[in-house]
Amino acid sequence: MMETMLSVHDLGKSFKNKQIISNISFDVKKGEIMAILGPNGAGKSTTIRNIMGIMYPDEGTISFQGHKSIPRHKIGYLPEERGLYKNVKIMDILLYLAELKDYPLKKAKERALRYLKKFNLEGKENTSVEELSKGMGQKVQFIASIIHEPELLILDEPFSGLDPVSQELFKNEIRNLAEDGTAILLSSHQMNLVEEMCDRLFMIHHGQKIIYGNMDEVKEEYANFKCTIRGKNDHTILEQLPEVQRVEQQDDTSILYLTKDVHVTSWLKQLPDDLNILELAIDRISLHEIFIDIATDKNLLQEEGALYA
Ligand SMILES: Nc1ncnc2c1ncn2[C@@H]1O[C@H](COP(=O)(O)OP(=O)(O)OP(=O)(O)O)[C@@H](O)[C@H]1O
Repeated sequence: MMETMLSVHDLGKSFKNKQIISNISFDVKKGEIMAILGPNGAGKSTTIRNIMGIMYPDEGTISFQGHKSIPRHKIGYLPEERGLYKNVKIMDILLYLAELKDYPLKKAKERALRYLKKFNLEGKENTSVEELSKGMGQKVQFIASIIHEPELLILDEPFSGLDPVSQELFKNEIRNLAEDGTAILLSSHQMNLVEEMCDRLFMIHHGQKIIYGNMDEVKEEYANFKCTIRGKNDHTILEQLPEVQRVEQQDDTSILYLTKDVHVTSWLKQLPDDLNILELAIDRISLHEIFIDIATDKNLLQEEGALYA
């Protein structure tokens, strides 16, 4: 069992008598990347701000390595609202932030140079923050959040505003940090990245827990198979095939959403000989599709018996 770094238990918070989040409980373990997901306004940043002590919870407890007090120097935080002191040189700000966390300056300087190089900002240490583009500024702020080698790293939408190349850089760096033992809590709207890099996820909707589990469990539970067929076929015939929950058709492409317990090979074998198949693909529904289904309250993927956690 990996050590639990952060434990959130039954967290609840209201603003002006309006309940924003309730009964939020999850852990983040050493060396794992835990995603906190949910539609705009679901309560992700509120949860994170309570963990960071920027606001205080009305209910529940937050503990770090079993202790109620959160040691600031062991935590790194990339807030959703970006912004560094404008008129300051990059290296100065990184060293200043390291000093605030009692981190040795010599090591901080080495780390800063190494990370600036990694993020294609080599030679920019004397550039002032206001001269940077948005994405460059974000890279610097990311470096600021990890300069002191935190044991727990909280990243609120680290990928927003980054180009695809920089997204990959961030993704790989975040994975490296986890492999080196950092516990990471990450909020993001980029479902493909979350799917690729996160070990577990927690999804909030209307301030409540909807899903909590590891990526494989979540896929097993929610990501049914779908069969995409290209070819001219009659909607009603497809709909009557066994194990088909619903069919979406557009032009000559039909997507057959299959029931949760379908046995794929047997199902393929029983397809009628006269189906018109130019192409056929079997996939699992992506996290992106699961997210949209939940966020739009359609619950199309939810079958009888398949309970949301
Ligand atoms: N200081 C505040 N006062 C009143 N309401 C607030 C405050 N901060 C957040 N809220 C409300 O709490 C809810 C959750 O907001 P929060 O920022 O946590 O959502 P989020 O999941 O991070 O959304 P996004 O994906 O848009 O960043 C929203 O309805 C928001 O209007």
